[in-house]
Order: sequence, then structure tokens, then C-alpha cells
Amino acid sequence: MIATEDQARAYVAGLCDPPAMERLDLLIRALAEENERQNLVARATLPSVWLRHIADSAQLLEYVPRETGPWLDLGSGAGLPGLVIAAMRPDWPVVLVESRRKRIAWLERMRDELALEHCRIEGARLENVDSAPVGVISARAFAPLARILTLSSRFSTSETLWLLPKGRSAAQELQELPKGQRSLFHVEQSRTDPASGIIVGRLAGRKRP
Ligand SMILES: C[S@@+](CC[C@H](N)C(=O)[O-])C[C@H]1O[C@@H](n2cnc3c(N)ncnc32)[C@H](O)[C@@H]1O
Repeated sequence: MIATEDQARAYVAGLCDPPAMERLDLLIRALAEENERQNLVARATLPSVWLRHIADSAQLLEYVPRETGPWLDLGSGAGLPGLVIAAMRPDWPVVLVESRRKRIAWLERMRDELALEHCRIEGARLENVDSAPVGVISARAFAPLARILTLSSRFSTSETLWLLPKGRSAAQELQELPKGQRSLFHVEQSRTDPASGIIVGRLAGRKRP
């Protein structure tokens, strides 16, 4: 389990190269500044930003050993986990969906400052984003599991990997799914919080067109 800021930074450094760590350092500095203008993350979490936000996001890469098609991050907000993934894997196509105007502006600015050419911001409600098959769907603190699946299944094929950090409600939310869907997912323990879970799985049936 990763428990301290030093451990979190070392863990993330093990998952990316030194230029990516420089991008993350820049992102963290900008996040602290921008958080004075808009509430991107809870202020109390900033002293443990590596643990609570960066490593918490970066751990999703352990489930994605190589690029498998666009990574779609729903309700990116501050850029968690999507912008962190894009900063660590700048060659991968990453799409950040966010509907709030100030957050869209923040994500666009960071995409430009970090020179993330393969990162695209969809500044719209997810419901209005055109369907296209993706390799990974992530969503942190976006919506209840059943609603995420209802809103986002149109982006998924049988090969799409769903990575849904769910905090302490992971097992409960999974239990509430209809049995057929429930069996497609399981809960992995978060590396940054022993009580938190990440719902991981693939939907059956739809082949990539
Ligand atoms: C609670 S925040 C979580 C942000 C980020 N994922 C994190 O973990 O810090 C949820 C975000 O989803 C965005 N959002 C909510 N509903 C949305 C929708 N239908 N389409 C696009 N974005 C949406 C909100 O504007 C907000 O920034």
C-alpha cells in the first residue's frame, strides 16, 4: 500500500519516464494555483496531492500495459485521472470529457502547456459526444456505476476495458447491478487507500466495428 507522499511519487516515477515526471510536477504547481480560482480538488487534499490524486490516477496504468485505442475519461474535472494519464503516456490518444466551462478552459490550458498533442478535450456533456469505439473508459467520481454504464456503453466494445475508481462504495455499487452485468466486472483494491476499490471489467458481446 502506498501511504506517504514520498512513496506515491516514487511509485509514479516507476510507471513513467523523467520527462513525464516533469509534466506532472508542472501540473501539480498549476493545479494548486488554479484551485484558488475554481474548486478543482478539495483544498485539504493538496498537501497529499501525489497520494490522493496523482498516484491514485496513475495506478490505472497497471491495468493497461500498452496502448489499445483511445482512452476516454468521463467527467475529467481537474484532469483526474485523464490528464495524469495523458501526461504519463503522451503518445496515447486520450479524450477528456468535461461539461463545465471553467474546467474545460483549465483542461485545454494544461493540454497546451504540457504539449499533449494526442490529448483531446471534448468540452460537452457526455450525452452530446459522438459515439466511437474506445480502448479504455475511465471515470472517477463521475456518476453511480449503473448510470455510467447507461451513459457510456455506446463507446464500448467487448474489448474495451472499464476502469472505474469508486472509493469505498465499489463493492456495494457492483452488487446493485443486474446479475448479468455484475459478472462482467470485479473490484480491485486501490493502492492508495485500503478501503477504496476500482471496478474493472469488459462488457460482453459487442465486437469492434
Ligand atoms: C465530482 S467531479 C470529478 C472530477 C474528476 N474526475 C476527479 O476525480 O476529481 C465530476 C465532474 O464530471 C463533470 N460532469 C458531470 N456530469 C457530466 C456530463 N454529463 N458530461 C460531462 N461532464 C460531466 C462535472 O462537471 C465534474 O467536473
